[in-house]
Amino acid sequence: MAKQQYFITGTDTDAGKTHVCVGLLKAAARRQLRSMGIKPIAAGAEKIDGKLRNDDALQIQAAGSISLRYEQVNPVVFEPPIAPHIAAAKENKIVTVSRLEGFVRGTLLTPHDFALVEGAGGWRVPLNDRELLSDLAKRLAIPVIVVVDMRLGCLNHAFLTMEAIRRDGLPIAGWIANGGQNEMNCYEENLATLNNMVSAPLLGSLSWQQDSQTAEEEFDQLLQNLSS
Ligand SMILES: Nc1ncnc2c1ncn2[C@@H]1O[C@H](COP(=O)(O)OP(=O)(O)OP(=O)(O)O)[C@@H](O)[C@H]1O
Ligand SMILES: C[C@H](N)[C@H](N)CCCCCC(=O)O
Ligand SMILES: [Mg+2]
Repeated sequence: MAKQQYFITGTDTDAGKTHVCVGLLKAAARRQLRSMGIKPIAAGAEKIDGKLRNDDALQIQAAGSISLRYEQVNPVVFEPPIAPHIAAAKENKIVTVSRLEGFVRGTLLTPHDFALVEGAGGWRVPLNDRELLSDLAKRLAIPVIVVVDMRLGCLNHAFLTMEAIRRDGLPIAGWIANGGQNEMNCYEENLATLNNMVSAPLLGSLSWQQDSQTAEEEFDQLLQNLSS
């Protein structure tokens, strides 16, 4: 199989990007693929042994089959769980796309078969006064996977997100319907609306709070759909 690299975005913060990254990295590892995840910038961290550690990054680091140092997975981390450019400004720091791109490309030099780069929040999250996280995805020029948090409001969020990705000139490898089956009114109708109106392929629907066996099966199928 050719090397696969994807940028994982979502309709909003908490859409399920990390959940998807972890599930797909583990599914890739079950297929004996060398898998790795990167969280270039994270806001929301606690000190472990005196060093700031973000939970998304720790989960992603543990899920990949390639052993990476924390700094290779998450080079830029801030303590408060707020918009990253605001967290940076509070420390009198400036994060730039060039710097993040350098870090990501450095980690991607590690030989691998399957790599995921998780964004932060949704597609248009600022990094500084002029640059956005979507600019990093543009520089990396890798296909994007959109995680749609299936709740009321997701239609608008999903359409706008995919329009913006297309306008940025990036291919959308597909989208994932995350959760919603049990608590969203008219879930099937909403799923069908997205499926009919979005040209990118639906890679799969993930149930909420699955047992680990179901989760493995769902992610194995998702990876299969992504590769076909
Ligand atoms: N399908 C699911 N089943 C069970 N729990 C889920 C599912 N999807 C997401 N979650 C949970 O919902 C919360 C938010 O998901 P997650 O952390 O993956 O969001 P995110 O898009 O990565 O957010 P951020 O912008 O902070 O990176 C987490 O506690 C996660 O475990
Ligand atoms: C703290 C949170 N979990 C994410 N790491 C950052 C979300 C940034 C969202 C910015 C915004 O769009 O308003
Ligand atoms: Mg996350």
